Amino acid sequence: MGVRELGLPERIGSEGPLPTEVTIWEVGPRDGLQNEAEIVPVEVKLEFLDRLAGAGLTTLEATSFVHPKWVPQLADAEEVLARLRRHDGVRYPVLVPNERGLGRALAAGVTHVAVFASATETFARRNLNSGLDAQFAMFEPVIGRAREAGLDVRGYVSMCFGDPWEGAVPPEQVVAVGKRLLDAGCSQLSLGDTIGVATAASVERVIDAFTEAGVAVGDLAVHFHDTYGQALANTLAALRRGVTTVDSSAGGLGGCPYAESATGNLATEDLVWLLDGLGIKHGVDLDALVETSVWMARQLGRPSPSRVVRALAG
Ligand SMILES: CC(=O)SCCNC(=O)CCNC(=O)[C@H](O)C(C)(C)COP(=O)(O)OP(=O)(O)OC[C@H]1O[C@@H](n2cnc3c(N)ncnc32)[C@H](O)[C@@H]1OP(=O)(O)O
Repeated sequence: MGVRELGLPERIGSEGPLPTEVTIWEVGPRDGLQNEAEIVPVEVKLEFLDRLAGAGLTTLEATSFVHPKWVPQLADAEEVLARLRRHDGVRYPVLVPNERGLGRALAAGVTHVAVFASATETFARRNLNSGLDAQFAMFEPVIGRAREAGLDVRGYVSMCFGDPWEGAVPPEQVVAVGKRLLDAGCSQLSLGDTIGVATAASVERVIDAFTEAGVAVGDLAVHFHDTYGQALANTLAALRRGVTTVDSSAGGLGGCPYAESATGNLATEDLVWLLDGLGIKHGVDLDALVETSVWMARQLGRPSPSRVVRALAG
């Protein structure tokens, strides 16, 4: 797929004010690891989570309560949560696709969950064994029951900026999926560029489509993959549109097992470098984080793809 096939912008690069503070939603322990072929021992996952909290990250997406056959790497979700050393002031959201997953998460004592919807038909089938419309029959009862149990629920929307099977994804289709999640009770939407094809222009276009449809920009987060080297440019575009929650993965780990060409997430270190340069508060100790990613890279047996990790620890 060429970038021009994803659509050309009506306008480019409008300047907005930057936020003073950003929440980094660290997805390394979940999104970062879910695609690893070799099973990472529970002890390593626990130390990873502990080190990330020690580095100042306050939102750590810990694992997923999905079907273990679909994501074998996260089949140890119960054990990870049972043995997790919880740090004060840190939240540990988990992914739940369905009622079975929510039941498991509730039994494990979670306080924050996330459902993950697809903006396209094909990915809903491949990732959820469902469909664009049918997926809501799975999510809506989950969101309702989670809210009744007092949990906070985030809604991911995957393939917001392009899909490997369907190509361009109309922004209104993305907005329709996102609004249904908000209407069902999600407190925040994370707009996923699952295969990393977004550009600053398409980020603006999708965020604008949400705000034009009456969604507050404060309810939006962004989730970029760095496949085409655009994740930081896309983040800056989102910040200028008023987004203040950014997903990233320590050391740039990551990828989705059900999305062809989904490579590493935006690296948290690269994000922190950008935010520091812009004078935006985030609360993360970069040295401690780089040390953590170098340690994790050793556990996985290959170097971190993060430019900042390589520059500082190289
Ligand atoms: C962009 C991203 O990164 S998203 C994250 C990465 N992708 C994922 O994690 C994929 C997650 N997808 C899935 O886990 C699956 O597609 C599901 C669970 C949503 C749907 O799978 P299906 O096979 O259609 O589930 P279905 O409801 O038919 O149940 C089949 C069996 O799985 C079991 N099951 C279903 N959900 C779960 C769950 N969350 N945990 C454990 N077991 C489960 C059922 O109990 C049933 O068991 P049985 O055969 O013994 O009765």
